[in-house]
Amino acid sequence: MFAQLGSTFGSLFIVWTMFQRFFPLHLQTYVDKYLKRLVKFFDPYIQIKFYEYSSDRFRRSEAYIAIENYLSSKSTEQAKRLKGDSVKQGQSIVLNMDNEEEVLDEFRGVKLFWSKMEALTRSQTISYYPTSGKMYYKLSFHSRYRESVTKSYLKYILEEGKAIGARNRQKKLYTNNSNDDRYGHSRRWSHVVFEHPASFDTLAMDPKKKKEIIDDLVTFHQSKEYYARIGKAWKRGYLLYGPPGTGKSTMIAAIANFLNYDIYDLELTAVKDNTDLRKLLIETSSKSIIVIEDIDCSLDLTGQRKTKPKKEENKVEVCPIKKKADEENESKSSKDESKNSKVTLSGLLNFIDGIWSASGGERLIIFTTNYVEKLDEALIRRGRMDKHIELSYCDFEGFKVLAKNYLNIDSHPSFETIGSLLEESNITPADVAENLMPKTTMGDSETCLDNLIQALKAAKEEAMKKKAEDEEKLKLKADKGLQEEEKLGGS
Ligand SMILES: Nc1ncnc2c1ncn2[C@@H]1O[C@H](COP(=O)(O)OP(=O)(O)OP(=O)(O)O)[C@@H](O)[C@H]1O
Repeated sequence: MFAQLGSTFGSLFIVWTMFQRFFPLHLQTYVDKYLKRLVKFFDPYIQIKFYEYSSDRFRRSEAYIAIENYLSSKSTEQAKRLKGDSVKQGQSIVLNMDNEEEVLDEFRGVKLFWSKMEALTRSQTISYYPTSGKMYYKLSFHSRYRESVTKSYLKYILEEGKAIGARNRQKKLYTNNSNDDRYGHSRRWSHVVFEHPASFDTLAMDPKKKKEIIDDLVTFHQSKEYYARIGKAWKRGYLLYGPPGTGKSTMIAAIANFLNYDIYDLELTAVKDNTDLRKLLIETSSKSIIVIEDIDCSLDLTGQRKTKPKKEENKVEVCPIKKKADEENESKSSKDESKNSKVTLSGLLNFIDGIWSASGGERLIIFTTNYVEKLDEALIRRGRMDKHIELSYCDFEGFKVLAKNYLNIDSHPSFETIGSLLEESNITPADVAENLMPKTTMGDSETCLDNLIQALKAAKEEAMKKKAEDEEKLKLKADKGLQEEEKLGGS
């Protein structure tokens, strides 16, 4: 009889949760209070809540995200009010139940009731029409299935939800902000969908070096158990160095596409202090690349925060990730200049080594610099930056990749001339790419290759002029030294 009564009250309560939104808030609170008491007394139903944010408020709960993914198809079939979101380059729309909707699931003959709810914050309870609070999914089921649900069903939906999430996954490019959102949730990262087309196929660099990097990435990606066995955090550090326009940012994009990882573009000059840095790191998800570009400009080795100097005016086309980040950061740095805050070298080293980088695992940390010689040994020693990759001026192999990318050609009579000119001049892949890009819709390969030959000749001339100037300077220095020696000898 008690079970029957409980079941009736339980059903009544479920019906109430569905319709309570049609009543004024003070009535909702009143009915809720007494109905809950009755239900508690007789109710054979068990409830489990899954909040969107864990108690630390730093991260969206993995369980919540998995449940959201899992319930998506059921919501599409059952819920009357849905929310839509596009995934995978905007090619498809995923639907999810709206707040206060309910869907039914069945697992091995057990009926499970899911509802999406919003817990009102204190300040919002005075309003009749609340706007937004703490979101959660609520699962209700009969107590006789407690074991089956807690032991098997929850495990099942977590796995299913994660698999669905992986299938729908869009890569994201995150940039750091300094403030929390208006509900006090930490929103230190904001993101856009990452759709850069770079790949290792389109990257101009020595094929042997390229293969070595790809092999390293594959090994890392497949080494979860290995890292667990040796007791190390599942992370790997890459240092990319070389002159501007040699493809450092492009390589990061190619790595993200290759591994299907998100990118966290960390602008150190917008980080308040070491604590802020740790918080930012905690919020990064696994399967991600944490990038600090131009590390030499971001951190002073005495530990003071630096304001990034404006980049030299450069004729190269800037990689889109970098351009966006640069634009955002320039405005951020100017806003932050007044703040009295700093990230220190030791804070950064802790960030790389510490337990913070272990939470979640599967992370690449990439630093880029144009001036590797300026960096502190401690920062780039193996173990921290496991792989040092030099990106350099364009050679013939690199040129062939770019000719294929931009002109779709594998050979041409001009290739020989270009090959020998490349050996005699220092020209970046960005400059080569710029010349190979047709300037008008009528532009043909012939014109582009001619443009490149002219640019290479100019670069060669400049290189020769510089060499002559350097030699002259050296000679002058040597003569001066000789004169001084003679003077000293005379006296
Ligand atoms: N190795 C390369 N392979 C293919 N394209 C390249 C390469 N290097 C440069 N490019 C082209 O030049 C543009 C600028 O390159 P990128 O921003 O990757 O250089 P960078 O080394 O990161 O420069 P900086 O040091 O100024 O940040 C890219 O958008 C790309 O079109």
